[in-house]
Order: sequence, then C-alpha cells, then structure tokens
Amino acid sequence: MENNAHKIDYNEKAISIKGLYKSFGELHVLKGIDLEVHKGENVVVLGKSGTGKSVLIKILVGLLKPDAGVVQVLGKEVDKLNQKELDALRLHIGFAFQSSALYDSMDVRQNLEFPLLMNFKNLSKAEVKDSVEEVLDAVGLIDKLNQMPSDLSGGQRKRIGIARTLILKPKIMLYDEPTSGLDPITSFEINELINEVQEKYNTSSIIITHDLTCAKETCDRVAMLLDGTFVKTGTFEEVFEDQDERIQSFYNYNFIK
Ligand SMILES: Nc1ncnc2c1ncn2[C@@H]1O[C@H](COP(=O)(O)OP(=O)(O)OP(=O)(O)O)[C@@H](O)[C@H]1O
Repeated sequence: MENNAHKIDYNEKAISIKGLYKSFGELHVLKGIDLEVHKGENVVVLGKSGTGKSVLIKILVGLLKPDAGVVQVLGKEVDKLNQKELDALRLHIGFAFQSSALYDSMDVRQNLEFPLLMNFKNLSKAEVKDSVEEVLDAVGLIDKLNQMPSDLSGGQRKRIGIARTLILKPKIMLYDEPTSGLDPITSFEINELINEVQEKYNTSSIIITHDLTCAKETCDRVAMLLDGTFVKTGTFEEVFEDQDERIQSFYNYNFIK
C-alpha cells in the first residue's frame, strides 16, 4: 500500500545495497541482495525465520562485514569506515529492538536521558528535559515520565524503546519485529506510531517483520526475502499479486496466524 502521507524524496538514497553476499562457512545466507531505501521511505523486509534479516541489519550497522557487494548508508560505504567514523554513522541510526531493551533499574526519564548524556556532554538540564518531553509526547506517553519499565505494558515498553532511539534524532530507523508478542490492538497502535515517526521526523526506515498487517500498514514498499535474495520488491499489493509459489505460501501461512 502506497502511504501518501510520507514525504519520500526519490532522489536521495538513505540506504543503498548492491550485490550483497554473506555466508557463514557453507551456509550461504545472503546471495546477491539489492535494495534501496529513499529518504522518508518505509521499506518492510518480509521473510521467514532464519532467512538472514538480522544478518542484513548487522551488515548495515557495521557489526558484520559483507563477503561481497557495496553497502552504503547515508552515503558512506559501511565496511570501509574506521571505528570512529562508524560510531559517528551509528548516531544517525535508531535501532528499535524486539525486546525494547530498556534498563530495568532506571525510570522512564533516566532511560530516555541516558543516550543523550552518553553522546552529548554539553547539553543544559533544560535541553535534556525538553528533549525527553518531546519524544515522550511523540510516542503518547508523557504521563509515564517517572514510572519504572516493570510498571509498563509490553506496548508501552516498545513505545519508550522507540522514544529512546528518537531522542538522538536519527535519520534512519531500523525496527526489528516491532509487533512481535503484542495483541492486535497494541500492534495496531505500534503500526500507527511507526507511521507517525515517519511523518514527524521524516526518517527512512527498514521494518523487519513477518506480521503481514504490520507490513501492509507501515510500508511504502515491501522487499520479500526468500532463499537469500529479494524475490520481489514493490508495493504490498504488487508483491502479493505475484503468483510465485513461495510468496503465496508465505502469505497464506502468515495470513492465517
Ligand atoms: N555470526 C554467525 N555465525 C554463523 N551463523 C550465523 C551468524 N549469524 C547468523 N547466522 C546464521 O544465518 C542465518 C540467518 O540468521 P538471521 O539471524 O539473520 O535470521 P533472521 O531472518 O533474522 O531470523 P529470525 O526471524 O528468526 O530472527 C541463520 O541460519 C543463522 O544461524
């Protein structure tokens, strides 16, 4: 589904992947991947468990090196960067973990302040307070400022996790299974939030999921990863209109769940 609310700039690539290969010994995980994510675009990567979605993300953030291919993020060729350059690039990438990854011993305010204080030493107390309140407001949880993560629902923890990445004003958002473990209503709210983040912060995003509703609601384009390659890339409808047996079987299996 084309999401017209997003201001996509097709002249600017946030992520560009060409001919990417990655194997672990005899296990050939990525076998010639090409993908572009434009500025302001949400691209959903769909694929079965174990097809290399996490490997792809790790290559994007420089945690794994490709065997072959060119991977550019915000114009930088990731595997050519030194550690300092990589750290600088990662500051522009927000990673929303499947688990939310909040610090349980810190309240919501401290969880949100933490990345700011770690990365920017000269911020005034007022600047920190304003940033915390802005992102909490963006995820609709301003009233949870002083709560502990253990007192929040799973959906609220996901929202705070997203707020914590937003506080560094990332240009790119990577969402790893954002709706996994959530009930349908909470999943709906997270899908809406992903779109709101896109609209408010004009981020470019990769959303990894096998939740077809999440894909349909958040995608500008879908890239279907099967057997180590993107077998089809296009709008949600374009991908699932394809009669490729593997795509139809993925749809039928995941639709029933
Ligand atoms: N560092 C590694 N060393 C060896 N094998 C690895 C390594 N990282 C990933 N793999 C293998 O690569 C394959 C793809 O793993 P990956 O974690 O990317 O799958 P995925 O698509 O993210 O799956 P899921 O949806 O279950 O998280 C798996 O078979 C995995 O065991």
